[in-house]
Amino acid sequence: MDVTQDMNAQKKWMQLPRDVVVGHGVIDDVKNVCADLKLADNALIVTGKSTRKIAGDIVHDSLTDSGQRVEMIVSEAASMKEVDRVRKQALESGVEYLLGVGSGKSIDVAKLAATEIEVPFISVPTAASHDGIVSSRASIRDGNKTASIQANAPMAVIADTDIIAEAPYRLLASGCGDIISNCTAVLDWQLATRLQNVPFSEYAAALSSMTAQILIDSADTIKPELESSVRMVVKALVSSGVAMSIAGSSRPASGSEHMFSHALDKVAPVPALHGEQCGVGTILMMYLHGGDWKSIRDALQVINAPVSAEELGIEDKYILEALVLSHTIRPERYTILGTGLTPDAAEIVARKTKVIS
Ligand SMILES: NC(=O)C1=CN([C@@H]2O[C@H](COP(=O)(O)OP(=O)(O)OC[C@H]3O[C@@H](n4cnc5c(N)ncnc54)[C@H](OP(=O)(O)O)[C@@H]3O)[C@@H](O)[C@H]2O)C=CC1
Ligand SMILES: O=C(CO)COP(=O)(O)O
Ligand SMILES: [Zn+2]
Repeated sequence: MDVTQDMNAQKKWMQLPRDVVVGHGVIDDVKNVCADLKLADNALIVTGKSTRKIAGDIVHDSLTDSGQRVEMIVSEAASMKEVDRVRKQALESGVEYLLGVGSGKSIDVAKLAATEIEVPFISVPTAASHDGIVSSRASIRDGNKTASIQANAPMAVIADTDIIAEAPYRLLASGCGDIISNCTAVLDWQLATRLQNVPFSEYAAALSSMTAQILIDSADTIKPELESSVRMVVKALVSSGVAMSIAGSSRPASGSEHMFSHALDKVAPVPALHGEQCGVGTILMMYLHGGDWKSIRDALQVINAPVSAEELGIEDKYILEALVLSHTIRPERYTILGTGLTPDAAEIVARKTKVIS
């Protein structure tokens, strides 16, 4: 390897949000963040059916009052069709930037559309349900497959703790499950590095594990309708997102437990929330790693997040089907699942961890 090749091999490009604004009433700061980022006119807001009334209209009116031209699109699904619809409207209107105002679906649609037309994107979550609110990935359904697609990270994240505290508590508990899942994601990453020499970042892994541990240690402070709980979860989601940006992949926050959740999305007639499934997946995968799965279960229980099939609202047979399918979800990502669980092994894991009874 010559010197130029060596320097290129070492090149690293991390994309992080420039402004992260978290606190009570910060939705009123959207216009100030736009001013800071020199985004002066012509915005397109992507929002959801319920979240439009909760935050979409507020952002629309605030930007309009500050003299901007603003359009709004209500999107009901995180699908390629919706991304195309948003992209088309954005191009026709010549928008300067996009905002995703709402839950994971609206944020992902706006994030990918903005990436495709190369305009800035601002994330305004109304719930702290997973780390997609800050990450450079978008989960988008195309036909009957959902792909996790690399996208540009948001230029800014504006998380109003007042609005998020009013969201159904289930969404916040789901965000906690997504953070706690970093525990097994990092173990899987370390394993893959030992067995397959995959690129590993000590900094990303340390940040990701530490974030999960802080949340586990503070599980008893996570309560409904408390802005202090929301602040803690949002900060942890931001840290997880930053860990993924440092790694340049979702490895620090997505391992075998996420593969289990993605498998459940495929097989369960009515899947639970992403973070809820990842939390239960973390119990199962920590058992497979030979780690302290009981403390993961305890923390989730204290938070009031689901720890069993019954609490997920998913029949036992789909849990077992998903467990057997999990290793096929992302074959290039080596995890503790290796070449997969046999049906009888899956049943033993699920019973021993009390995920099924
Ligand atoms: N990009 C990434 O890295 C990641 C992306 N994802 C993706 O994100 C999506 C899941 O996101 P998630 O947020 O869990 O769930 P959803 O996007 O499905 O939202 C759940 C529901 O909560 C509603 N809601 C949100 N905020 C509030 C509020 N403040 N008050 C009342 N209702 C509210 C939403 O309303 P409304 O109908 O208005 O939206 C929606 O009906 C999936 O598509 C998943 O694949 C998951 C993990 C990571
Ligand atoms: O959900 C994520 C991290 O929490 C993103 O991971 P995926 O790459 O599995 O979509
Ligand atoms: Zn996740």
